[in-house]
Amino acid sequence: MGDAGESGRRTLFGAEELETPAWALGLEATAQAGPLAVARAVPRTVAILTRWAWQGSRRWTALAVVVHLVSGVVTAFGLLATADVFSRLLAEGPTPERVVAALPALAVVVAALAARGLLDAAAGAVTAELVPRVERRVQTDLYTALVAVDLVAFDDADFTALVDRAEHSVTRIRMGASVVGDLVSGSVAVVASVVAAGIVHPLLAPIVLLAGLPQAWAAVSGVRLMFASTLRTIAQARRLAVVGDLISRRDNAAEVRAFTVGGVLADEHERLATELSREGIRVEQRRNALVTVGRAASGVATALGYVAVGLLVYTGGLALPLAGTAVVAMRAASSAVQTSVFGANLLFEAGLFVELYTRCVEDARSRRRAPAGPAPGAPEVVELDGVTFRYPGQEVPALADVGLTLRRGEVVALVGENGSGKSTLAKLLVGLYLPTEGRVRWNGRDLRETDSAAALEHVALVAQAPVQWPLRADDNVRIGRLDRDDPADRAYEDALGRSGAAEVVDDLPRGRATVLSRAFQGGRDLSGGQWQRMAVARGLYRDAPLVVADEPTAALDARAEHAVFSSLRELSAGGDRITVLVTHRLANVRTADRIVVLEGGRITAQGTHDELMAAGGLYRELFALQGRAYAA
Ligand SMILES: Nc1ncnc2c1ncn2[C@@H]1O[C@H](COP(=O)(O)OP(=O)(O)OP(=O)(O)O)[C@@H](O)[C@H]1O
Repeated sequence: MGDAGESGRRTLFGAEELETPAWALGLEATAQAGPLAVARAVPRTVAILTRWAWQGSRRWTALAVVVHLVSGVVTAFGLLATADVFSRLLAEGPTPERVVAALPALAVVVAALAARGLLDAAAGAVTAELVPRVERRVQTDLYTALVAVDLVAFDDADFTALVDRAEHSVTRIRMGASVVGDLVSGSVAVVASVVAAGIVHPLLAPIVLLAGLPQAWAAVSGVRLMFASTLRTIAQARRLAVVGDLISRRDNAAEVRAFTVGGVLADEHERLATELSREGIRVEQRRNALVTVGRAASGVATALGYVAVGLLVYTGGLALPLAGTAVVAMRAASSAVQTSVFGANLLFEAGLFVELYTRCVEDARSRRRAPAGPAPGAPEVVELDGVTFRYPGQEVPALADVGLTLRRGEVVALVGENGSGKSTLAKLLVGLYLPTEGRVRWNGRDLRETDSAAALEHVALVAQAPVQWPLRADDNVRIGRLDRDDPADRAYEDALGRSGAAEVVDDLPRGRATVLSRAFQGGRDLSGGQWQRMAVARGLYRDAPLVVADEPTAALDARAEHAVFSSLRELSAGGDRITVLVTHRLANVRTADRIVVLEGGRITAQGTHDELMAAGGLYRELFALQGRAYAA
């Protein structure tokens, strides 16, 4: 909880929680790079976007390159022909002859205009085909990298913030991709008009080019300001989204009302939004001022260009007919420079988001489990040896120096008070987390050296907060093992029956075909306990040799709880599984083969119920407390 704000009002998030992630600081340096770096950045972005487009569709990319280059060349031709028309019209001699002499050039101008129109239409069509392909590729790469990321990365706030920003970058990248073509044809036109001006008089070429520079500088500086501000406000923007979610999401709606904190949240939203909009306004004003200065400077430079033309004519350095050509070239150059500056500006901006996105994809790829050795067999013996585990950025380990051996056929219960490390231990046993120190071995093989996805094929996990899959009811169960061969739905029905989910599905309006989500038309939500029954059914349907159930009955009524524990016991009775139960319902662990007691991340006792009761300690204390509560 934060502190009292300036107004004396309580704020939910304090400044100390608004740390900028380390990767954002690195990107800030890129955004502040000098003009040379900027000049390099735009072609690099063009190259990256073109590569992505090429990977998306070679045919359309090749077509886009051709259309835009031809468009640039046609513009250049049109420009040179216009200049020619002027030279001939303003040349010496009788007017009718001058007009006739100008006709061929005029025909080229008309043809160039017509061709430009057609090419613009073609460019629009090609861009419409290409840009969504680039976007699709960018999204696919991001999500392909993300699904392979090691679970522990999601406990690292730096990483999740980067992912959040990368998801937002996709739109900016799409915008960048849509102007690459315009920049290419604009650049060809700039070159053409500079060359045309240079042919008229060598002095005019640099003048034409220099006139565009202030605008380019202003545009780029504006983007820098904007990007630096985006990076600076990442933490605030995330807070704003979090508060927005608290207000708008259905899951939170009841509690927000019950605790009557709607007003506090709305105030907090306003406070954060005001801070952000203040920053936004400041940046936009500065950007606007820069653009105005840039435009004014470009205007002055253009005026100087006209003065130079006048002086050249006055001093006899330029023939009068050529002065007309010079003016045409300068006007064309100015419009081409403007188009190019606009494109380059968007691409410079897109380039920063490309960098952010690329960083995220690279980071995600580096957070994959290193490809390890071959797939492990079904676990017969699971051993933890000196296992210590620290969550990212945490000093105190969640588990410290844990040693434990589980054997096939055993039912082992993990018990302990809240935060003692049970769920963390459950995730380490199955290889979802790798220990910071020590080893987890299956059949003597270190999980660090095995293929983690292959290991998880042998695991059925009923998580503490299971996913409420927004799928049909039957798919909610079958997603436990989609490729399972299940003739006549026998395994499916069995899992439903054992978990108590059969009656849940039977009561649904469209039975097993009902979609379990309010987000879809005709969808239905379930109660907490009903969801939990579905989660247990999913775990049972997975039919794996290592079953880990983390509080599988916390939300269940007494009858359902009894049914679930009986099923789990029945399943392990065959002797070919290892079953690990995490639970606070100590009455249900009495029959476990072994009970492991965790305190503050360490195993402090283990044994059968009778052994632990005889030994005294935390287990007996907790058991007695629960017993008294039931007896009362
Ligand atoms: N993602 C995380 N990042 C940092 N610390 C965490 C994270 N998840 C858990 N912890 C901390 O690790 C410790 C062990 O947590 P764990 O969830 O394993 O406890 P538990 O015994 O399962 O608790 P409970 O009975 O409440 O479910 C706790 O101190 C907890 O605060």
